[in-house]
Amino acid sequence: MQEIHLTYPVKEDITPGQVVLALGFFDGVHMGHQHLISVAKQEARKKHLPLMVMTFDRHPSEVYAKNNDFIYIDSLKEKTDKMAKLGVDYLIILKFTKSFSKISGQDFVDNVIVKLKAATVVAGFDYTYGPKEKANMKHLPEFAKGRFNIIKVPKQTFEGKKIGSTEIRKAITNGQMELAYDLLGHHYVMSGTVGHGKRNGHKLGFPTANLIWQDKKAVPKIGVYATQTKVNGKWYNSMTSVGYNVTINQERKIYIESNIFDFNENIYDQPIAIKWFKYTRGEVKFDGLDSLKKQLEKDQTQIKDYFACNLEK
Ligand SMILES: Cc1cc2nc3c(=O)[nH]c(=O)nc-3n(C[C@H](O)[C@H](O)[C@H](O)COP(=O)(O)O)c2cc1C
Ligand SMILES: Nc1ncnc2c1ncn2[C@@H]1O[C@H](COP(=O)(O)OP(=O)(O)O)[C@@H](O)[C@H]1O
Repeated sequence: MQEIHLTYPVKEDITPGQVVLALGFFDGVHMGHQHLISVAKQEARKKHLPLMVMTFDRHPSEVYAKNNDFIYIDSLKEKTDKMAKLGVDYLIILKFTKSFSKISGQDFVDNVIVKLKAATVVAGFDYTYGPKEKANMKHLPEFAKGRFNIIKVPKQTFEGKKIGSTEIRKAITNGQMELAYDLLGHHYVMSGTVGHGKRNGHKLGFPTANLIWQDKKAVPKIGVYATQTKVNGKWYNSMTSVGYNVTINQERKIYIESNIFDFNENIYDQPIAIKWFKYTRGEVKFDGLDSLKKQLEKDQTQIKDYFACNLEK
């Protein structure tokens, strides 16, 4: 897959010939996105054309709503990796600037879609490309003026509800990791490196790898989780706490830390990834380290049992 960063207006000749173009922001590359991309892939095969996906370098609401605290399911790197796995040939990452945010629907069609040489555009039923009253899927044929075909992908649902990035962000921040899994079609993952803590973990007999994560990623709600942690390319079962470490700490800072089962290595500053399976309990302020340690022993038994019974999910 070729990853191409562009700014508006798009220059011609990005690709040698025509493409099938899938449009969306695709945060999470969830089940709905995967379906849309498979529809686009089929069309590309049928037409013997490459499959191009276009997304933006940041979520439009960061610019429209001046929302600098926008929370993402995926970093750009995670999205790119998922797109490559889905068999996308070209991933266009268009810079979403203030001036770009003001263009009309017709400009978007003439100076983005047509310049990218789309033979067919594939987008979801609710895709917008400017002011939503006009720049929507209903009006796309008027702007297209017959220059490309349009495939509108209907709403995808799970148990009667829309599969959407907003719903998935909510599931993650509510600790509903199994729902997030059902909507994403894969487990939620957070990556980063291992930072230093206060060395209390070793004192407790439960050393924890403290995750330094990308601050724009969705953080599961405070509590304890059955997780898997990837170290040196290998996934280990683990238990992870998202919390303020209230028994030990005074500060109001969230820590994400994993005690990795059957593992004993120094991994400070190394990359790790955490795959989130299930919320098991909330954070408790214990009266001392002994009570915390007893609870950690119970957590370990409970979470080991969980993995023994749920090998794949
Ligand atoms: C599975 C798990 C559950 C935890 N639960 C709690 C808790 O309920 N209350 C709490 O104050 N700290 C909890 N902790 C955090 C510990 O306080 C923390 O791991 C310990 O202080 C080590 O910190 P350090 O990394 O700074 O050495 C938990 C940690 C883990 C790994
Ligand atoms: N089973 C394990 N799970 C997590 N970290 C481990 C494990 N075994 C050894 N370690 C190492 O120990 C460190 C954590 O020890 P801990 O006493 O909790 O220190 P800190 O307070 O610096 O996090 C980890 O960063 C890692 O390098």
